[in-house]
Amino acid sequence: MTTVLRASPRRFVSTPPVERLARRALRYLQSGFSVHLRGPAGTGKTTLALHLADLLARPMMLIYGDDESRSSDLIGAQSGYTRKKVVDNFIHSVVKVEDELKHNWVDSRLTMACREGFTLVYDEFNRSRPEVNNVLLSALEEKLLVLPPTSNQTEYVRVNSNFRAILTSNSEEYCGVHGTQDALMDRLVTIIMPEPDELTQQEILIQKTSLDRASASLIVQLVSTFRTQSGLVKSSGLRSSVVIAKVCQEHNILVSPDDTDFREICSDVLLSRSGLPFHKATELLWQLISALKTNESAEQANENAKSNIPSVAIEALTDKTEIDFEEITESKQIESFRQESNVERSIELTLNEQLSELLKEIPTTQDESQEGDFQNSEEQRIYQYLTHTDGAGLSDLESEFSMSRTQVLDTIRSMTRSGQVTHRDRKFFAVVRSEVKA
Ligand SMILES: Nc1ncnc2c1ncn2[C@@H]1O[C@H](COP(=O)(O)OP(=O)(O)OP(=O)(O)O)[C@@H](O)[C@H]1O
Repeated sequence: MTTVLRASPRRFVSTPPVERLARRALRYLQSGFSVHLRGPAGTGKTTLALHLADLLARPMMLIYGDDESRSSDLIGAQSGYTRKKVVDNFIHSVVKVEDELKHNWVDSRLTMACREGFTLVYDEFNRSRPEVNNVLLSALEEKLLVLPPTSNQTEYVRVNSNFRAILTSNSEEYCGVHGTQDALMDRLVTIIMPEPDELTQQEILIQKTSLDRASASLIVQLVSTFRTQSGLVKSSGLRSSVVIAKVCQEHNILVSPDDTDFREICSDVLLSRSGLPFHKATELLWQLISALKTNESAEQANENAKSNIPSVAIEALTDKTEIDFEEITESKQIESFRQESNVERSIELTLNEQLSELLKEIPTTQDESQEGDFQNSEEQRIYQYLTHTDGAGLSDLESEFSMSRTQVLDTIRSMTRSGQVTHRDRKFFAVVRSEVKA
């Protein structure tokens, strides 16, 4: 029996970059084209494909590519027989027997999706051999699905106009992946899925595990730095981050470089995924964790600290991309100079970096205030709040309006551009019309 699914990905995280990607893909789907999401492992292709299927609001058929798949797994096959026997004994001296044996044809998912106008999500389609996917060619272009000739069914299925295919794949250098025929690529709109940005990864961690933002940020930073430095570019760090976050959250393990359990989890999850020899990967991870422990904001690296720490160690703290494996002995000394964990400060640094990025984008002199021209109710509420306070930071706005960091950043960015808000010393202030004029 072929099962029809209703796509409803749980807790889909939609930050502005994800939203943009989804909008792009949806545009093609709405115009009748099929879409192919391609990218490294763990970048969220399957999740986005299911989200798009959800947005199309049609029943969904899900297929996974497999080297062992055959065309019949896509279109269907003969399955069993129906036997019909008619015994006619109307005249008691005459017995007429008619015996008929018929093959049964069972539609598979592609055929059903084409017939009924469902959405087909074909995950990792290039793990199936290319010739298996040939049946898609006419379905996508001529809108005709060709079935093998049998006595009891039509050989052509006209593709329903609501039919859409969303395919996902890893690049061809991945193990177990086949090349894709040009003809199929030509019929699809291929969107390259990048590694999700750090903010998106943080949001995903928070929503999937209910971890606090500081811990999520620390995990994402650690995994991302480890991947970059160990030359692991083939896959995204998102899955590793999710595993670390989930285990820590479910087992009440403190997300801190000082916590032995946390360090062990990071080793288990990250070391086997690194492209480096095991001992080098271990050294690198150890150094990164040590650097996390002692990571202070650049401004805060005061002279006092500098005089106590060997210069090579300071480099490790401030330029994490250049850590040399041989410098591990010096890095060890860092620990003895720092008694308390500075994780909080390193997290603050990350948030400050985001803020600095935002502030860089925003000119300090604003155009005339557009007070009243609010894009949405959030802007209006934030504006009113700022007019009654002595400025507010991002965290204040986050907690006051129960908004995510991304939402606050977006709203403030938009308000600053339209001159409703200005900033000073990392705080935001409402611009009153008269103030601007003056
Ligand atoms: N927008 C998102 N919202 C919520 N979770 C997400 C999102 N994007 C990715 N994830 C999570 O990240 C992990 C990896 O995502 P997913 O399986 O979709 O990646 P993929 O690119 O299809 O990977 P692969 O190529 O290995 O199949 C999953 O745990 C998924 O739930």
